[in-house]
Amino acid sequence: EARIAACSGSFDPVTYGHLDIFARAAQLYDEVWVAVFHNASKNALFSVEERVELLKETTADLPNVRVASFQGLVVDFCQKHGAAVLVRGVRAASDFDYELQMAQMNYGLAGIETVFIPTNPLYSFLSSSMVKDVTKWGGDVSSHVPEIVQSRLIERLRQE
Ligand SMILES: O=C(O)c1ccc2[nH]nc(Br)c2c1
Repeated sequence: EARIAACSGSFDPVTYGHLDIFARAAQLYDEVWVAVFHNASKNALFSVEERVELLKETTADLPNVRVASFQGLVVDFCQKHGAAVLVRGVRAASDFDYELQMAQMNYGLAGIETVFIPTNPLYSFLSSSMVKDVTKWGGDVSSHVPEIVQSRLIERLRQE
C-alpha cells in the first residue's frame, strides 16, 4: 500500500525553502502531491497555471513528486489523491500556532494527519512574499529561488 503525502500552499512563487521540504518529504513517502491552492480570494502574483508550471519544472528532478492545483478544503484534495498525511514546513515558532490549528482541524474533519518538517535554517527567514518584494525593488534573490523563478519574477515585477 503506497504511502502518499500532500504538501499544500500557494507557492506564489516556489522558493528553495519549499523545494527543500518537497525533497525531504519525497524521501519519507512513496509519493508526494504538491497541492497548489487556487486562492482566488488572495491576489496572487502568478496565476495558478503559472505556479503549477514553475513547480513542475523545479521538481522535475524528484521522480515521486506530482503537482496539482485545488480549490476548497485540503482534506478533500488528500482524499482525492489517497494522501493520508499532510507535510508542512515549519520555519519558526511563529508559524506553529496557525499550523497547529490547521492540523487539528484537518484531523477533526477527515482524520488526515499532519507531519511537521523543521525547515533547513538556511531558509527559515524565507517567504514567497519577501522574495517578491525584494525582486520588485531590485534585490538579487538568486540564492533563494531557482533561476527560472527569478527570471519570471523580474519579468513580472520590473516593468521597465
Ligand atoms: O513562503 C512562504 O510564505 C512559506 C510559509 C510557510 C512555510 N512553512 N515552511 C515553509 Br518552507 C514555508 C514558506
